[in-house]
Amino acid sequence: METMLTVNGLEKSFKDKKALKDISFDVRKGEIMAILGPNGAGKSTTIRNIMGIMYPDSGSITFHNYSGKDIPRNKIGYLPEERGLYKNVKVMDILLYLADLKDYPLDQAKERILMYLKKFDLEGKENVSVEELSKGMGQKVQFIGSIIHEPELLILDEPFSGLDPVSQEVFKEEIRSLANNGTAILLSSHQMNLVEEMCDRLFMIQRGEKVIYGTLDDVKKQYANFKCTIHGRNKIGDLENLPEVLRVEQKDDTTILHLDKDVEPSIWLKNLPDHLVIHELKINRISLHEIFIDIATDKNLLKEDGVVHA
Ligand SMILES: Nc1ncnc2c1ncn2[C@@H]1O[C@H](COP(=O)(O)OP(=O)(O)OP(=O)(O)O)[C@@H](O)[C@H]1O
Repeated sequence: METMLTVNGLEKSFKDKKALKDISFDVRKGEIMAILGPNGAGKSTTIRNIMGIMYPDSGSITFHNYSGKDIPRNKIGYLPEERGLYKNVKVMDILLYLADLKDYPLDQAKERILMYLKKFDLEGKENVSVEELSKGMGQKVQFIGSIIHEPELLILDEPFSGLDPVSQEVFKEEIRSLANNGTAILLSSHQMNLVEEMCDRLFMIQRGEKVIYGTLDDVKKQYANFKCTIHGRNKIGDLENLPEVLRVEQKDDTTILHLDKDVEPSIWLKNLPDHLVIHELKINRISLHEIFIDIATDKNLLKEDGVVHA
């Protein structure tokens, strides 16, 4: 896959606080790449550097063959974390203004605006002023503004926050369809279930440093793969000593067994002792949500050295 954006060795400090330390990753044509991390990790600072809202102390950002101030930002779409559009302007006018800022032909923009308003259940709202829109409607309009000029790279900072489940689905479908049509997408989100559903690769930062970089499958393979949840009253000692069990958590009648990453679930299940009390049993992969919490809380229980390498 063609690389569209390369971030290499980014460093950024605010006074004596180092916000980014040697941040490097790329985003490829047609992929959805997630940038993740706890609050204050450095995601928005990374994005602001890519967008030229601020410049790094060292390191480089390359888009196709352009770097730094030469990057043609009209080929990039950006939905910032801070929401807000001019209030007393009509929806159509603000969207045409945003298209014009990106040098996009206005007649084409107008057609696309009407198409997108319909798609996002805002048909007929083109002459409504922005201040009359609900928060979610405003967010849809701002999202349309970030894609109206058919960007090659789309950067979305928390696009799902504040959206109801139906609107989330509409956003998800649109983001996926943009990627299928070749747009490179860099997505920052705290909703791990959505990231898990949508993203091809992910980059996770903690305290300004890389902790994970790779495909979702790679990330999962490098952590303990499966966990087994048993409902039924059992002695913890009987379960702790089972083969390929790394760690056991027990609360009331529920026990969660974290299994070794090389375990074959079908074989492992056959070796469970007959005397176990099992009212219900579930075996599933550890979710990205659990991996995130493990790293963000510095528990590092899932993997021996706590770091997933690219
Ligand atoms: N303009 C600024 N001046 C000083 N410090 C800043 C500035 N912008 C960010 N920081 C600091 O840099 C660090 C990274 O912040 P950043 O906003 O990039 O985090 P984030 O990962 O986007 O967090 P969140 O999930 O809360 O949005 C934080 O410690 C923050 O306080």
